[in-house]
Amino acid sequence: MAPLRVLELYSGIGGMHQALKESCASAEVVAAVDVNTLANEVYKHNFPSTPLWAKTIEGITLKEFDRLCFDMILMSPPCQPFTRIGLQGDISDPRTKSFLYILDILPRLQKLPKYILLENVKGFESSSARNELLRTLATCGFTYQEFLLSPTCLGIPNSRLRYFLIAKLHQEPFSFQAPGQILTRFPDQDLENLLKDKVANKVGETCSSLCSEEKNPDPNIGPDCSSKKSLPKGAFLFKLETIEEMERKHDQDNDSSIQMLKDFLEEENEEMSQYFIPPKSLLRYAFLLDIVKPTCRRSTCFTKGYGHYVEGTGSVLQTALDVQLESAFKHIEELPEEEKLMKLSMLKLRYFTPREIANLHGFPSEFGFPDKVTVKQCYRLLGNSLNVHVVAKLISILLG
Ligand SMILES: C[S@@+](CC[C@H](N)C(=O)[O-])C[C@H]1O[C@@H](n2cnc3c(N)ncnc32)[C@H](O)[C@@H]1O
Repeated sequence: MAPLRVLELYSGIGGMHQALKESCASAEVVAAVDVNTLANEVYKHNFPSTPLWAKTIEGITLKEFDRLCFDMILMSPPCQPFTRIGLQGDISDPRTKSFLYILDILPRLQKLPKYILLENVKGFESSSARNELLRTLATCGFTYQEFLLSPTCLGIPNSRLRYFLIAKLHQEPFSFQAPGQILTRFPDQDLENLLKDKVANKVGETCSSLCSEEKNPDPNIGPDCSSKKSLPKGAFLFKLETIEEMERKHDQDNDSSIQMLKDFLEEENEEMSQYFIPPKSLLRYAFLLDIVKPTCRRSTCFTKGYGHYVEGTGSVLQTALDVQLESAFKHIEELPEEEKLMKLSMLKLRYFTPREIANLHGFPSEFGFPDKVTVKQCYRLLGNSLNVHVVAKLISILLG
């Protein structure tokens, strides 16, 4: 059989392409489309033989789409219009225009694609854009299933809860299909849990134990006075951390179904010094940092602001393993700045390197960035990208 012809929209650095490769599907990307020059450079660096269209999606005509004669669309539309932290402009946000254009084009194509996979942020599931998408899919005769999944579902110690939709044309429903429901695990993950999810899982209020780390998008923010629970004996609470949060972290670190972070880390060497958190940021934001050790089995979602903004953009790594977090933080507020800094510096806190984030996102070691791309730009591009393993598995399910 001829390889599937795949159209990759909003291709960025090529997370979807990488996932397609990992899925071992017999497929070729016939066009990747993105407007971001830098992302396109990284894409070309890694997928040099793929036709890359450096233009806006809404600038592509119906004729041009028809000529591509694609069987599958992989797409990650911009997520800012749907993020919980943003203004949630939804379909009135200009950044949704290209997506609405795709929905307008789809029913008018000479030949409909057989398969569609879409990725977006949590929040998309309750948007008007999603309603438009479902309406269009129904009109065209697609069967679909929606998911909210985090890499933790695959034993990866990184939270990145994302909305996914897979759709296939004029075919039998998926064997696991749960109409009107959003699944929070992969269909092959233990049936009992899946059923539990289905009961708990009305559209818009999805929460499973595996994805519970995502209930509070920024785990370090929230007044602990709201909690009625008392602190377990000997436990240490950060200033801006709730007791529930602390317990959740403890549970995650003891969940042996999740790998330890150390499996994803680079070897410490002199070059790592560039990743150490500068003293000014340490003094200013120490209480807002999500600090993890190599033996931890969790990290928060790495966003595009990582390495630039400190708060809520991703975990930082404690590399001094013999220092207790408690000893660095206890009574720290009472200390003069100099001593405060001395105590915090003992922890040797550093940012995760772009390679380490790429590892957590499932990019293979041969995936790289051109030399001219700066560390901050790498963070930005990776923060916009996706977890390759999660998408690869969804592609396998879709084509399965
Ligand atoms: C969420 S990111 C997708 C990232 C991608 N999946 C990856 O692995 O890197 C959205 C991408 O859409 C691109 N984009 C946004 N609006 C666009 C438009 N109207 N036409 C083409 N590309 C667009 C952005 O440049 C960005 O790279």
